[in-house]
Amino acid sequence: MEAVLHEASCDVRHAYAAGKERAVDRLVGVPIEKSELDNKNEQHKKCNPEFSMLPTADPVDIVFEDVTYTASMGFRKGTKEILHKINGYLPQGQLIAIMGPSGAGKSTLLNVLSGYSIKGVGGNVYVNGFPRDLKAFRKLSCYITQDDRLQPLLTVEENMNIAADLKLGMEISRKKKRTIIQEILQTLGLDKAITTRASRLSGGQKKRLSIALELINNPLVLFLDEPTTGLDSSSCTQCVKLLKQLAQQGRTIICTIHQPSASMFSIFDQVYVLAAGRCLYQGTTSKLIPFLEGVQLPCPMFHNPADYVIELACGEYGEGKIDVMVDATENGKALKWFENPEALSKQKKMQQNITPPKVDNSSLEATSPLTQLNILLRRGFLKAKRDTTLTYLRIGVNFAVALMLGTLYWRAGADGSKVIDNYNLLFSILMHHMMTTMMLTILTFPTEMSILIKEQFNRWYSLKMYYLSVTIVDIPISVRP
Ligand SMILES: Nc1ncnc2c1ncn2[C@@H]1O[C@H](COP(=O)(O)OP(=O)(O)OP(=O)(O)O)[C@@H](O)[C@H]1O
Repeated sequence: MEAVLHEASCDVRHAYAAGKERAVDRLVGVPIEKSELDNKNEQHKKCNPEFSMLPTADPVDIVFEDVTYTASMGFRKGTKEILHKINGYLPQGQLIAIMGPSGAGKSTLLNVLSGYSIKGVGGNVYVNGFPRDLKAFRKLSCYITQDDRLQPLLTVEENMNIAADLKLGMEISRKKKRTIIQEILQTLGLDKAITTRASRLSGGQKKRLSIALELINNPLVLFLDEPTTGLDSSSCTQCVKLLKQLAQQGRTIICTIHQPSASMFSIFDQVYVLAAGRCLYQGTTSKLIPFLEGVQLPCPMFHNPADYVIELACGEYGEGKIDVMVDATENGKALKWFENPEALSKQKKMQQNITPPKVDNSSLEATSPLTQLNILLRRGFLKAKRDTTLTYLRIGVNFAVALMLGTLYWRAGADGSKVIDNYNLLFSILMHHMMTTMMLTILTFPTEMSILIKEQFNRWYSLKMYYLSVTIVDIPISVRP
C-alpha cells in the first residue's frame, strides 16, 4: 500500500516537473485516455474561442533590482519598510503568479512594478534592459484592481463602447470598434450579457468585464491584483486559462494570487513567492518541488506544493526556514530555477548593451482632451438619466422643504412689516439649493473616486477633463426644481 501511495506521490511531482496534468488525475483515480483528453481540449477550445488580437509591439521583459518600499505611518509615527531589497525577473510571454501569505507585500510589489506606487520606492526597475520610463511603460501596460471598479448603471456594451471610444480614439471606425468589442466579449464569454447592467453581473462576469475593458487597447503587460478572489473554482480556472492564453500570445502577465489549487497552480508558468517583503522562490512552477528538495525542505506526500510553500512562508515550520529559502534564491537574484537559466543570463547581459529608446513626449491618453470631454459628457448624462434614486430623492426633499418653509413663512411676502422673515426665507432657499447640490456629489463621491483612480491610471482620460465633465453634467441637475 505504502509503495502505491509513494508511486502516486511521485506521479504528482513528475506532473509538475513535466508540466502535465495527467498524473494529477491519476492520483485522484481518473484514468484518462489520450483521445479523451483531446476531446476535452477541443471542447474547451469551442467554449473558449482563441483571442486573435496579437500584441503589436515587441514583448516586454521586466527586471527589478534591490527594490524597497517604505510606507509612511503618519505624522511623527515614522516609516515602515515593506519590501526589503528584493530582486526579480519577469520574462515575456509568461503567466506569472506573485504568491505569499496575507500581508507579505504582494499588492505592494505589484503597485511598485506597475508604477501605481511611486513615493517611497527604492531600487531599479528595467524594461527590456533599460531603466523603466514610467510614461512609456504605462502606455504598454494596464492595471486591473482586486475590486471590480465598473460603472454600475451602464450595461456591458455601454461600458465597452465608452472604453473603446476613450482608448482607441475617434479615428478608428465604429464598425472596427464593434468587431474588437465583439471578439473580446466572445473570448471572455460575456457576449450573452451585453445588455445587462454592470451592477447586475455575477462576480465572475464582473471580473471578466474588468479584464475586457483593459484588453480593448491590446496592452503588452497586464498587472492583476488577485483576479481569482471571490470566484468559484470553475470561474477561477476559466479566468487563469484566459490569462494563460493571453500570455502565450507574447504578453507579460503578472498577477497576485492567494492560495491556488494544485491544478490551477500548474497553469502558471512562473511563480514568485514572497514572505514579509522578501523573496522565497522565483522560477518555473515545475521547479518549485526540486527547489524545495534542494534546500532540504521537501514537499510532503499528497501536499499541494502551493499550499506547502505558503505554510513555509507563514513560518509554520519555523522562521529559520524562511531565511534558508531567501538565502538560496539570493532574495530573488538567482535565475537557477528558470526554464533556461544560461540563456536568460546571456539575454540579460545583451539587453544591457542596447541603446535606450527616445523619450516619449506624446500625451499619455490616446484621445484629445476635447474628445475625452465629449465622451465623458455622454457617459455622465446617461448615468444621471439612469440614477433615478437620487433624482426622486431630491424632488421629495424639495417638496418637503417647500412645505416646511411655506408653513413657517405663510404670507410673509405680502406683509411689509416682516422684512426679517423675508430675508430669512430667501437665505433658507439659497442654503437649501447649495446643500442639495453638494449632497449629490458627496453621496456619489466614494464609488466614483475608486473608478476615477483606476480609469485615470489606465490612461482613459485626464483628471482635468473628468472634473470638467462632472461639473457640466451637474449644472442641469442642480437647476432642476
Ligand atoms: N501605505 C501603507 N502604510 C502602512 N502600511 C502599509 C501600507 N501599504 C502596505 N502596508 C503594509 O504592508 C504589508 C503588505 O501589504 P500588502 O497589501 O502588499 O499585502 P498583501 O500580500 O497584498 O496582502 P493580502 O494578500 O492580504 O492583500 C501589510 O502589513 C500592510 O499593512
